Amino acid sequence: MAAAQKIKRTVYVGPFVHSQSLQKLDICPTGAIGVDETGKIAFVERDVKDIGDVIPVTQKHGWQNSQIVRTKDNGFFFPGFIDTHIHASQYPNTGIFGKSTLLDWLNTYTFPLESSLSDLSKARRVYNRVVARTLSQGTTTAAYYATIHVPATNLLADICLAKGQRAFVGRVCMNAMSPEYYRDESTEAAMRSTRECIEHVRGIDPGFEIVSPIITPRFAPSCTRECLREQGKLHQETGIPCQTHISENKNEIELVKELFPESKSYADVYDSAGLLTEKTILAHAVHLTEEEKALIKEREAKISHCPASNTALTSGSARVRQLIDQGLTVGLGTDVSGGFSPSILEMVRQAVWVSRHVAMSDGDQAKLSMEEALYLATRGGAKVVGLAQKVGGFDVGMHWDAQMISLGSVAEDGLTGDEIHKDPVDVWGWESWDERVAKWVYNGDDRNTAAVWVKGRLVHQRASFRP
Ligand SMILES: O=c1[nH]c(=O)c2nc[nH]c2[nH]1
Ligand SMILES: [Zn+2]
Repeated sequence: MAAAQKIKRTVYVGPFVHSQSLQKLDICPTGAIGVDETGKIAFVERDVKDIGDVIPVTQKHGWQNSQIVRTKDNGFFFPGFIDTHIHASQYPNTGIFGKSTLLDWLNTYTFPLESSLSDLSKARRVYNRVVARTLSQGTTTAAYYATIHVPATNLLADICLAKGQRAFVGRVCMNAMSPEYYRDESTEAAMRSTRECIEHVRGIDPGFEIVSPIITPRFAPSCTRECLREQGKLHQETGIPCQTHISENKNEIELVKELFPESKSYADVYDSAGLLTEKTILAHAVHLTEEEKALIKEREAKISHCPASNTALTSGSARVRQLIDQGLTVGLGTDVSGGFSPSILEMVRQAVWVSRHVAMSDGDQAKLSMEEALYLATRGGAKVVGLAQKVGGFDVGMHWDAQMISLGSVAEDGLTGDEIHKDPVDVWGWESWDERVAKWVYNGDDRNTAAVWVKGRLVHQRASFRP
């Protein structure tokens, strides 16, 4: 299990890039980051120009016997990505949505698949794959929805812990407006199952250090008032975080109005159930009213922006720049399988694209910059999942949740080492550091993710890479 693994004191030598603020990337071309046996960053040095500078750094910190890991191929260290909204159970449907929109998509594609994960051997195959795949894309933290099934949800938590991915694992609560074959029988049954999953995680990771439970009412239409209230009570009593969907699609919003006529708004449905707090992650938030935004801000609830999903299901274009400017806390979510990709790097691009489409109608102030989208993917996401003090950047005291990005890799070019060294600067290496990061953001994929660490533990490496 992850917690039992021994971590060697390590100095990560090479360029590093992380967000200093929403607008500003800190790019250090000559870095050395010391990570101690607990997986925490002990020091950050910024002037290690070549290998000869490493020994004085290790001596300065009394770290002579530490392991050294260096970047290659014009690469750099970057914080691990944080996926603030992903349905692990929907992974086999990634890319399948046709021309559907939310409510028919749920019935046509999603509920049948989720229901099939009552088969634990299928759940094992799916969950092993989704955790391995997201790690390979640099996702070090994920807020997962599983299904209504207790054994399969517990298995997802086990797999995250065994593979070392930081995760919030939610058993989906749904006792209304869902098919007979896939729903909780009653509020009591839903709460019992939710508690069982919480206790399971407490058993495998008592401090919720790597894996945490998360209370997961699917969305307002799939829960009765009573069920929402009971989950709100549990959320408030235990302090366990909560995740749900909000204001994704106009028909969904109309449905919420019909189902909860006494509520002032969609956000108010959650608020009056005690589900809108600083530990709540609200996915989508595409069509929020000004009143709802003010309420969410007042409650300090967080927003997961899911640009690929919102485009795929033609839900709408979230005004993400406006949400940020109005003081809301935003991270990025793949929302697999409404979203067609499990990659947060892809969501960085998609967030930028959606904001540019908004800008084409609303004006240039709607644009999100690449630097801002990278912030949402890391420090923003960390705030959304309540881990801003631990992950999302390379500050002393933070955990080493990181990825090594490798560019211009020989294997991927299909060239031999000799061939590439004859012409080493043709494609990579001539550009400024800002440009290099942009080339990665707009052209990169998992082939550039050479290695990934969570809390100092190596949790993924490309076959061709040995640290
Ligand atoms: O994008 C979404 N995916 C889902 O599975 C879901 N359920 C309710 N609302 C949802 N939205
Ligand atoms: Zn979702």
